[in-house]
Amino acid sequence: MRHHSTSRRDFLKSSTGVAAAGIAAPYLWTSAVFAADGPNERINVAAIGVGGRGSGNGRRAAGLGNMVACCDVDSQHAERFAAGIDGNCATYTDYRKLLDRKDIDAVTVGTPDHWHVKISIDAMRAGKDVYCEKPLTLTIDEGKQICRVVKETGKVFQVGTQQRSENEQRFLKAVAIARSGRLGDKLHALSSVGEASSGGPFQVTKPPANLDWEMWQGQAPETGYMAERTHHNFRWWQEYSGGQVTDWGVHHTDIALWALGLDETGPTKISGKGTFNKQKDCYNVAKSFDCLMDFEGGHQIQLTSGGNELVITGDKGKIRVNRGGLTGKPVDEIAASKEETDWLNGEVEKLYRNMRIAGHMQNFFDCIKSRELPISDVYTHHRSVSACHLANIAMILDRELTWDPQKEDFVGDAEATSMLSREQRKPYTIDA
Ligand SMILES: NC(=O)C1=CN([C@@H]2O[C@H](COP(=O)(O)OP(=O)(O)OC[C@H]3O[C@@H](n4cnc5c(N)ncnc54)[C@H](OP(=O)(O)O)[C@@H]3O)[C@@H](O)[C@H]2O)C=CC1
Ligand SMILES: O=C1CO[C@H](CO)[C@@H](O)[C@@H]1O
Repeated sequence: MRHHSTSRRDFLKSSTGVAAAGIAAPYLWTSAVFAADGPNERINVAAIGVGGRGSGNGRRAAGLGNMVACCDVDSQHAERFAAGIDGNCATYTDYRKLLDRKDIDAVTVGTPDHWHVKISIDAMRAGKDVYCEKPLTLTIDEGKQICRVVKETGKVFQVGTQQRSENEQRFLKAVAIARSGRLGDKLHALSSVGEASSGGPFQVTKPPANLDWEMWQGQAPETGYMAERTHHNFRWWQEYSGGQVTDWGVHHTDIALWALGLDETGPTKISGKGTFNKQKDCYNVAKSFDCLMDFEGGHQIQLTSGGNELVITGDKGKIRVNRGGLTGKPVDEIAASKEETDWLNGEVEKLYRNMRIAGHMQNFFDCIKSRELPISDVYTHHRSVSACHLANIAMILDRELTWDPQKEDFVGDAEATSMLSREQRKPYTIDA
């Protein structure tokens, strides 16, 4: 059952009707979006946060649209990205100035995690469709907020959980096999990812002249500059990230929830153990961890550090999947039969809702035109990243937690409930 997705698609269809009747539907699309793909009619896109992943996303988007602007709080990153783009790509260090431009139809967001939701909400409210990197949120409350704004604005929103589209459809095939019942009814998904880095204590130094450190920190608690907080390393600090539990964890947990048919709900019990360095000025996310989540219907998802794969086991079979392979007896049996192979390919097409499977960024651009829900939509991603946040909260509190997935709140645990949100530094608070 995909209640959110269906109602969202219906909403978009009815919005199309509104536009056809000539009634104003602010922010739904621009004229460029409906145009053919000729060089002068491609939509205008911009990239916000152009470090490692953000530059890759920006280059992919530049192959499908006109990359007219980029923004990074590190001016050298923005200049380096712009220099690699054919044509005029303006550079900004404050994303709000970029969003003021009316000629930009869509943006990619590749900043550290603590900036994802604020920039994405501001972008949608400025009329842009958004492709934002995973893990989409820093807290479960941020997830509720961004879901509201996607609904309110009708913007197309793709989350960068690209395992849903790429890696030769291995994850799609794994999901289709598990959802078919072939592995059994009560499934256990073991989601393994690497350990987090450890390090510190680090020294406070003067920020480099090319970096706007105040803006970099955004909603996070104000602190002196440490090089080890920036350039990829933000993911080892709880102030900016959930560590490996959300960084890599959300990729496999997203696939696990989809495979087990739980992508519109959440666990009911969560427990786990993690190792944390509590010394000041050190990387402080869980280094190693092992968490168990119980779901209605007897399904379980275990999120653990060590290795990198998703193993789905039921009483009738077991499969393993990661970016490099999909293995297991059920996979071999399907490969040995043309009929079964055709069946699986058909299931994959249905799972991808009969959209063309041609890359995750391509899916975003296709949905900008069709106004369909992209394959990694905000609603299912909110559930995936919430499961990872819940695992972190159970480990930090070091006790088993009971969760009501409908109300999206803990049962009888005010301390855990207080961790659904964080205090946000002004003026970077999120209002939605
Ligand atoms: N889907 C996937 O396969 C992958 C996804 N990711 C995701 O991409 C995101 C970025 O990760 P990664 O590329 O490794 O990180 P990087 O640190 O390499 O890149 C982030 C960039 O954003 C800049 N930045 C920080 N705050 C702002 C702001 N307010 N406005 C504009 N720019 C800002 C950073 O500056 P500075 O360099 O000074 O920190 C940096 O240039 C993360 O959310 C991560 O989870 C990452 C890798 C792969
Ligand atoms: O897929 C991924 C590859 O590794 C990165 C970390 O280095 C992750 O952030 C990312 O999501």
